[in-house]
Amino acid sequence: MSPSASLPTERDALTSRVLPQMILSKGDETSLTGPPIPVATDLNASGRARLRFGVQGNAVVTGGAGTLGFAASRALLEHGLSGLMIFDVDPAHGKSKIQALQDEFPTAKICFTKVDITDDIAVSAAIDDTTKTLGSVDILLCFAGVVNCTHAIDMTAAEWRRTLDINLTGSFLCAQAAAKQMIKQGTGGSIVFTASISGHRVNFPQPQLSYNVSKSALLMLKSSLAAEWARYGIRVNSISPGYMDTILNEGDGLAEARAIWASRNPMGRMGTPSELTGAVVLLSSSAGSYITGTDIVVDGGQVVF
Ligand SMILES: NC(=O)c1ccc[n+]([C@@H]2O[C@H](COP(=O)([O-])OP(=O)(O)OC[C@H]3O[C@@H](n4cnc5c(N)ncnc54)[C@H](O)[C@@H]3O)[C@@H](O)[C@H]2O)c1
Ligand SMILES: OC[C@@H](O)C(O)[C@H](O)CO
Repeated sequence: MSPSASLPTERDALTSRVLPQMILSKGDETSLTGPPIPVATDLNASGRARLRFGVQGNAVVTGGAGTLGFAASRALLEHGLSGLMIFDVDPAHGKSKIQALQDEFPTAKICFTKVDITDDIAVSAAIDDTTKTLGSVDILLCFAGVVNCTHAIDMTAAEWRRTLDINLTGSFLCAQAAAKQMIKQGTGGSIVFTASISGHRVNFPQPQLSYNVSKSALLMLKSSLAAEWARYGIRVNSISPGYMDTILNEGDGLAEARAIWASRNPMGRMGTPSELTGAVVLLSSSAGSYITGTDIVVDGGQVVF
C-alpha cells in the first residue's frame, strides 16, 4: 500500500475509523501514519467531528487493593470504564475493595485475581484469564509497589532485589503481557506506570536508595516502551505522585519525615489519593489520545521547592 493510500481522511474520522490523533481538519496536509484504530467519535450540531472524552473498555489495575490503586480504579469507573480486574497479592483487601466498587458501580464487571506481579508465568496467565472474563484488556494501570527505607550501607542483596523486582520488573512483566493482548486485539491501549517524585530526585530525609532507583528506572521503561509500541496504538505514560497521605507513608520512622516533607512543599501538605486521579483519567482516556512517553508529576510542587 502506498503511504498516501493509508492516510486517513476527515470522512474516516467522522465514521469512527481512526484514532482521534489521526483526524485531519480541512487543509491540514500533515502525513500521519499508524494502524487505523476505532474510537468513539460523534458529530456536533454543525456536523463537525466531536470527541467524547471518556474511559472506554476494560482495565487491569495492579496494586488495586492498595490506597492509590483503589482510588484510580474508582476514578476510571466513574468516567465510563466497563470492566475492572484488580491484580494484587492481598486478597483480603482486594475482595473487600472490589465489593465496595461493585456496590457503587453495579453495571460494571469488577473482579479480583491474586497474582504476584514478579511471576512472569502467573502474570501472563492472569492477563489471559482477564481477557476471557472481561473480553479485552484496553488499559493497564501499574500501582503495585513497595517502599524500602534501609540505609545503602546496610542493604542486603535480597532487599535490593525485592524492591527492583516488584517496582520495576513486575511493572514491565505486566506491561509486556498486556501489550501482547492489546496487539492481538488490534485496538491499541493505554499503559500507565506509577513512578514517583523519587524517580526525579533523591528523597529527604529518609534513605530510599532501592526505591528511588526503581522509580527512576520506571521513567525510562515508560519512555522506551512508548517509543516501541506507538506503532500498535499503545500509549505508555507514567504518573509521579509526591507525598500522598497513605499507609505507605506511615511506616516506622516516617513521623518526623512527614513534617519535613510538608515544610518543603509549596502547598504545605501531602496529597490525598483522589488528587492523583485526574492525571490517571487523562492518560487512560480518549482525552489523552496524543499523549505518550510522558510523565505527569502530581506533588503540590514538591520537586520544584
Ligand atoms: N503513597 C505515596 O505517597 C506514593 C508516592 C509516590 C509513588 N507511590 C507509588 O504508588 C503505588 C501505590 O502506593 P500506595 O500508597 O497505594 O501503596 P499501598 O501499599 O497501599 O499499595 C500497594 C499495593 O501493591 C500490592 N503489591 C505489593 N507487592 C505486590 C506484588 N508483588 N504483586 C502484586 N501486588 C503487590 C500491595 O498488596 C498493595 O495492595 C506504589 O507503586 C508506590 O510506590 C506512592
Ligand atoms: O517520593 C515519595 C513517595 O514515592 C514515597 O511515598 C515515599 O518516599 C515513601 O516513603
